[in-house]
Amino acid sequence: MAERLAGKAVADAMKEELSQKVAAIKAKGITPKLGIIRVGARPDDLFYEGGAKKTCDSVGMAYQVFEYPADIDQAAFEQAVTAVGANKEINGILMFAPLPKQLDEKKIRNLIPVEKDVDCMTIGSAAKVYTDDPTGFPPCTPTACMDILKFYNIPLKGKKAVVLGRSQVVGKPVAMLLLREHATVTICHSRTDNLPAVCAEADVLIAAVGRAKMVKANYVKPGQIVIDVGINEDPANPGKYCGDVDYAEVEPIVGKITPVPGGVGSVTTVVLCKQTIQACEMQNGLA
Ligand SMILES: Nc1nc(=O)c2c([nH]1)NC[C@@H]1CN(c3ccc(C(=O)N[C@@H](CCC(=O)O)C(=O)O)cc3)C=[N+]21
Repeated sequence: MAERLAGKAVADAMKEELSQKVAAIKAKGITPKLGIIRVGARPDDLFYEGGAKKTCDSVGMAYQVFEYPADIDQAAFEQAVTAVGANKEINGILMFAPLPKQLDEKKIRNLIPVEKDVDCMTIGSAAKVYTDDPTGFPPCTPTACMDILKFYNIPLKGKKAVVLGRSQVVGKPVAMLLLREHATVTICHSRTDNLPAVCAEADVLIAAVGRAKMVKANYVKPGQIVIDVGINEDPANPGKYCGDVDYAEVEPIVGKITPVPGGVGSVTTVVLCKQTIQACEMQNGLA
């Protein structure tokens, strides 16, 4: 039976630390503030927004939601994002993606000032992540994976880390963060030859393909650490969601595993706040 790497313990410890940090910043007359840009009202976005607001409240940060109609046009939305970016009170920006298809998302993403880009929406942030520049924020989910590994003292130096998935928002950036910690990193995906065998060689497996319960018993080995990034609708339980890992099949084999829900996803909003606080410190010459 595997050790369950619960996100809650990680989130609680981080929130404790962030609360103290926010109090110290407030003592200087500054309140860190997150700006949330939302177009329309997708359930996914609203769910994450609810979590982000709750986390902001619990660490004493401020937030403001900038909401726009689902049919907003390109010119109006460009103007809106530029204005939020220029707003001196806002230290970090979360813009929900994907944007509705009438909008040129690539262009709009890059209107967010890099120093406020706490979820790595811009090319500028990506460049910093890929060049190990610590002033660039990686997306919140890969950072959450790293924070979980760190909290549970899982060694990475010299270890074989396999990242299953190559997305811009998880697979690629988490590979860079694992490299920083001196892991030996393999990125694989749905078209990799002998995919289960490649995954089974990992000391640490990061499952980020976005396919419900794709990681089965033949993808893992005894003692392995499994970090499940997936948030998929559970085909077996309508209305519930599940990870990329078939937990029931994999958990009896591996050494340690994150659950879904209650794993990586439960740490992401805390990372969002952590990175906004860091942004606030940098913008005010406090870090
Ligand atoms: N730019 C951008 N960045 C995002 O990170 C982003 C986005 N746009 N658009 C919407 C999606 C949705 N999303 C979720 C994150 C966590 C859970 C989640 O379930 N978290 C907890 C549950 C938390 C709770 O129960 O309150 C868990 O997995 O245990 C769900 C959804 C991020 N998104």
